[in-house]
Order: sequence, then structure tokens, then C-alpha cells
Amino acid sequence: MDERQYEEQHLAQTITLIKNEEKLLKNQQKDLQKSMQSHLKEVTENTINTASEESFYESVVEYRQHEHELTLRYQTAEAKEKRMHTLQTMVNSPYFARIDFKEGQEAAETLYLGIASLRDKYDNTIIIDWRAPIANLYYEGELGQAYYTANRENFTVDLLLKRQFKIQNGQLLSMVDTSEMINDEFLLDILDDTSSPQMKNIVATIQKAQNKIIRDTTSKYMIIEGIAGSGKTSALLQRIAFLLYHHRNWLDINQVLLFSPNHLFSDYISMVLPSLGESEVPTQTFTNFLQKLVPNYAIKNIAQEEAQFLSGQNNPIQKLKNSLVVLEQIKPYIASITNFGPLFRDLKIKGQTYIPKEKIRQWYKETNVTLPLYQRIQLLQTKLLKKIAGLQKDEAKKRWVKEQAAEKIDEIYENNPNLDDSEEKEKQLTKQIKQELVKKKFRPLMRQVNRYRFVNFAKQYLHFLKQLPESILQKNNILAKQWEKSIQTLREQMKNKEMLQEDALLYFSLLQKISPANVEQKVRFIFIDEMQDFPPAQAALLKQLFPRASMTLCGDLNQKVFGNESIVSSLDKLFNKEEITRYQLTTSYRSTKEITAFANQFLSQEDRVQTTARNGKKPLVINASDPKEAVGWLENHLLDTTKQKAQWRTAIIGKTTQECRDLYTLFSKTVKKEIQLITSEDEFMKRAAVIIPAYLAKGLEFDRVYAWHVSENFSANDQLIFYTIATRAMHELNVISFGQKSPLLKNIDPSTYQLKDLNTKN
Ligand SMILES: Nc1ncnc2c1ncn2[C@@H]1O[C@H](COP(=O)(O)OP(=O)(O)OP(=O)(O)O)[C@@H](O)[C@H]1O
Repeated sequence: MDERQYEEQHLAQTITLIKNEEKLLKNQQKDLQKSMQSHLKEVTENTINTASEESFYESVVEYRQHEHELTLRYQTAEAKEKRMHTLQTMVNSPYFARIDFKEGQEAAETLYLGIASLRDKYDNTIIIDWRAPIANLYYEGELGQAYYTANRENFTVDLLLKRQFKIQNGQLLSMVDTSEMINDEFLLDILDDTSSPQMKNIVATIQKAQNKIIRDTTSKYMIIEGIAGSGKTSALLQRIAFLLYHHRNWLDINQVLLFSPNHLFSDYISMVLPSLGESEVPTQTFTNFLQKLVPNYAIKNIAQEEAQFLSGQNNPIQKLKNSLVVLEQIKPYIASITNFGPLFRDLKIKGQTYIPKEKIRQWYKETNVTLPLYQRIQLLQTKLLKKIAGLQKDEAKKRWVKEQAAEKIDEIYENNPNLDDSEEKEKQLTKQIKQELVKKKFRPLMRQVNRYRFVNFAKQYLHFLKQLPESILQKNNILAKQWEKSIQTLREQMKNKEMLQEDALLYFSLLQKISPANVEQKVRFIFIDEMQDFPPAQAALLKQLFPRASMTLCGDLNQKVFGNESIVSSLDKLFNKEEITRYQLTTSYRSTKEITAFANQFLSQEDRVQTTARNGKKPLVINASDPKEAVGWLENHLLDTTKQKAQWRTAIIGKTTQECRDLYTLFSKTVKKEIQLITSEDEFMKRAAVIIPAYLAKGLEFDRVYAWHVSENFSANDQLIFYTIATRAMHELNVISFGQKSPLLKNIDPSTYQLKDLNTKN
């Protein structure tokens, strides 16, 4: 039997094992279902026996037992469900590599690597999880002497074989032996594949530099900088899967926060973790996250709207609020108001003041002056609750309470003629009813105090902004008048229960210093993709809310297109230098050499991509005389090539949403049927061909890209926007221009693209 036959046989045997485990698991799931149903029945039908004290306690204990059993079974069912999902993935492709090695005098061992481990009925390991320490031999070891670390101990082995497999639908398509890194041919084969509407995992071909990022378990704050297509998002997601495995004894998906720039991107990356046998990590935008902390205001995020993207600039006020400067002013501000206290509001019920703010301030001043503001506010709260209890007592003596209580009593005795009507019982009942009546009346007041509504947070925030030192405004080129106007606008917004994201963040931070909200502390890992568009204030808030959490941030300054101040410029201020680990990824895996060489020219010399993995066609620049001619060419090209490359996914990327809309209306009915127009981040990609504005295409990739209308509308300052568009293309890039030439293309080396002038029928 030759090697290939041996591997084919081994594959078939492994698939049988997986299928057997699936069968076994299915039966176990059925049994579990049955027992869960019976426990559920017990829980719902079990009535508490109140005949005697003894029977009462017995039945409570029994009830609790059933409930506990049910919880345990739910957990087991969940674990089985997850394993089932993993097996269903593995049955198509059980493993992607094999390593043979010898440890000391022991016999040589063979291990196959897959997305999860598999054992046979004798408990022999058939497949090991790619995240197991020994699997590192595959990613980093070279044939001969190699090392791996497990439980902080280093092991030396003689690595005898590294074999890679391409297995699809249970069939061995190819296998290749390699000596050092992941075999180039194998990687190229994978990169040559077509794109998919959802991002794929890279488990079989993780590169050395990426592997370091993925398996780093010691860095508290990790910064991954890398060029477009260098696998930052891929490494980040693989890292999440790795950490979930490495810390599997205590870490679960709810302790992980993953931030993504928009919903379209969240959808694009949503299947990576499930394809690795892990549950989907819910991604969220920072706006969503903040909205939960500030539920009383509708938060708007204009910082990432298209206008900002296109202008590449930012309003200086927004920029200042997003930086650390204003956030850092909160502490001294709080110190400055601690003596006098915050701004209070009258406590009212239906417009009638029960406790005036002057009184509240007086009580605040009576609290212990050595304590910080928030603790004095807590003491004040206790005092207010006591005062309300006193008010309730006084209220109970009022005539309306007596009258209403008497009415209620009459009603009760009328409806229950057998009720004990002794004087004592009636007195007791009256007291109870009076208390209830008063309690009901004072409930809104209690609620206000419990929620710290006796502090006027809105006014306090406006006051905080007003008193910001003028020197800060000057430094940031903001005139006092502009600042005042912005506060006026904010006041209006707040009246309408709206706030911009940067205000909501500062507002919440100020609130936290006055009456700290209980934010769950369970988060242990935070991941931020596209950090170039993540302002420093946002990272600072996350760090403050989750001081124990590790953070992984990745991004590319060259794709920094929202003009906001980026987190990258404030890293040293945000984190302790010793706690930061920086990684650089310099190879592009997405685009061909030709596309990368073309796109590189829109970057400064030092930012240029160093290496790319594979070859393709040079980008095509189309010169048309007018939009009609350009659309004609585009339609023909699209229809023609979709026939030849049926699997390809295509994006026509316009600079603005309006241009995309206009282009869509120009298409014929036939083409319209094939193409989806995407104009908002809330849409999902449903078709293989889309028209999409540049700011929404960030982070996504397509086999073929048409950059639409790259003419006078692209100024010399739009280099990074164009760079982002061009680097979305994996295999083919077409640049369509008509009208006046764009200054962008002026200095581009003609040998890096092919030119087609439609006028001259070239
Ligand atoms: N080691 C690898 N093996 C195979 N494919 C890879 C590898 N690393 C990255 N890729 C592929 O390269 C493409 C780009 O990866 P990814 O989107 O993670 O890059 P990125 O750096 O986040 O890009 P961008 O900055 O443009 O958002 C994806 O198709 C990904 O599957």
C-alpha cells in the first residue's frame, strides 16, 4: 500500500469513527431529552405540600432537587449539542495535517490535527485539537529537532514528518509533505480559492507570525498592526478560539467582548468560530454597547457616517470629546464639586414638591466631608429614603387616607361576610390598608431616590462641559463661541432624549463618578477589530469598566478613513508600556501581487506591503467617455465573466452611497436582477454581486472588484479611500473612469496596470 492509499484508508476509518460517535451522541441526546421532560414535568406539576411544616420542607427540597437536575441536564445537553455540531463539521474534513515525531527513546508517534480532538473506544487519540500545545509543532516546528511547551515545561522532539491534507466532503483531494513552514503550494492553493459571503477560518495554514499572536497567553494588551489583507481579523478570531480552549476550565463565551465596526462586518465574520467548533461570539458595535449603559437616551453615532468617511476630517469638538483630554477632566471636576455637591433636583409627585433641592443640598453637606463624592451620595440616598419613610408616616394621618381606608374596609367586609370583625382585627386591617395607600402614593418618589434621580445628571453634564478650561479649547482650535453653541445643541438633543456617542460616553463616565452603576465584571477578554476607527476615549472606558480584562486590538492606520483621533496615538497614555505587546503582520494574503503592487502606490513609501503570496492579472483601468459607455462596458463584462467564473463574488464599489444608487438605476433589468444594492450597514449580503459604498466595504473582500467612477471625484487627498477600495479585491481589480481624469491616477506607474480606452477601441 502506498502512502496515499494508506491515508485514504485512514481517512475512511476516521470518518467511520466520527459517524459512530455521532450515532452514540444522538441516542444520548434522545435519552437526555426524555429525562429532561420528566424532570420538567416534576418541576411544573410538583405543588408545594403545605399540610404540615415537615411536608412543606420535604416538598421544597424535592422541588429544588428537580430544578437542580434540570439545570445540570440543560448544561449537558448544551455541551452535547456543541459536540454534535463539531462532529458534523469534522465528518466532511476530519483533519488537515499530520505530524510524526519521536520523543527521547520512545517509539515514534503519529498525530492528526483537526478543529477538535477525537478518541476511539479504547481512548486512543485519533485527532488532536489544533490548539493543544503539541500541535504547535505543526505551525512552528521544522523537521529535525523541534520544541513545544506544555504546562510551562519545554519538550524536545525529533520531528519526522509534517504532512498537509486537503479534504473536502470526506474525500482526500491532495496531500503534501513539507519540511519547514506551511507548504507554499498548499497555501497558494487555498488562497486561490474563491471568496465566500462569510469569512473562512485559516486553521490549516496559520502562518508563523500569526501563530505567535494566536497563542500568546501572557500579554495583557496586545496590538496587532498589519497591512490590508494580512490576516488581522483572521488571527484575531483564531485567537478567540484558542483562548476559549486554553482557558476552557473557566472561560466561556459570555466573558468575551468582540467589537466590530458595523453589522455588515459582524455578519461577515460570524461563521468563523462556529466553523472551528466554537459557539458564535456575539459581536457588537460600540454604539450598541454604550446604549445598554445609557438606556435613557437614543445614542447616535455620526462619527462613522459616510460624510465623515468622505471628508477624512473630523469636527474638532467631536475629536476633542473622543480623545482622552475631556475624559481626564472628569476627575478634577468631581473633586471641585465635592464640597458643594452635585446639582440636585426637587423630589416631586405629580408636580408637587415633597423634598426641595435646597433641603437635599443641606443634607448632602451634613454627610462626612472626608468621603469621596459617590460615597456621600450613597449616604444621602439612605437619608432620603428614611425621610420618605417619615413623610409616609405623616401622610398616613391625613384625612384622605382615613377616608379611603374606611371605604376599603367596608368593601372587604361586604365581600367577605365570614371575616373576623372584632375591633382588634378591624384596627389591624385598617393600619395595613393605610400603609398600602401611602406606600403606593410614595412609590414614584422611592423609585427616584433609588435611581439617584435626586441628582440632575443632564444639567451636571452640561455644567461639566461649560466649565472646561479655555486653554483646552484653544489647544484644540475651538473657539469659545463654537463650544457654547455645541452645548446649546446638546441641550436640545438631551431634551429630545438623544445624544451623540461621544457625549453618551462622557455622560456615562461622569455619572459613574457620582453614582456608580453596577456593570457586570465578568468580561475577561476584549477584542477590537479596525482599531484605527476606535477613539481613545472608548478604549479608556472599556479599560475602566473591565480592569481585569485583557485586550487585543488590531487595525491598519492606512485604512484609517474616519478622520477621528485614533486609539493608536494614545496607546502609551492608555496602557502601561510594559503591559503592551505589539505585533506586525506584513504579508498580504488577500490580493494578488499585481493588485498589491498597484494599491501600494497609494501609500507612503514606508507603509508599503512587503510581500504577497500569489500572482494574477494586472489591474485593468477603463477609460470611458461618459457614464453610459462605462455602464455598457460594465454590464457586458459582468455578464460575460459571471458565466465563466460562476463561483466568484463581485463588488462594484463607489465612493459614495449616492453614486452607488445612481449607478444601480442605470443598469438594465437583467443586471439588476443579479445585483444587490447595499446602502446601509444593516443589510446583509444576499447576492454574489453587490454595489456597495466604500465606507461599508471596509474589512470585506471579493474575488473581483470594480472601482466605480474613479475620476475628478477622487481628489489627491482620497488616496486612503481608494487604497481601501482596491485592497478589497482578491483576484481581479477593474478601475472604471469617465469624465475628467482623477489626480489620483496621475502618478501611477503605467506598468502596474493595463489600460483600456473605450473610445479608441483598444
Ligand atoms: N494564514 C492564512 N492562510 C490562508 N489564508 C489567510 C491566512 N491569513 C489570511 N488569510 C486570508 O487573507 C484574507 C484577508 O484576511 P483578513 O480579512 O483576516 O485580513 P485583514 O488584515 O483583517 O484585512 P483588512 O485590514 O483589509 O480588514 C482572508 O481571505 C483570509 O482568509
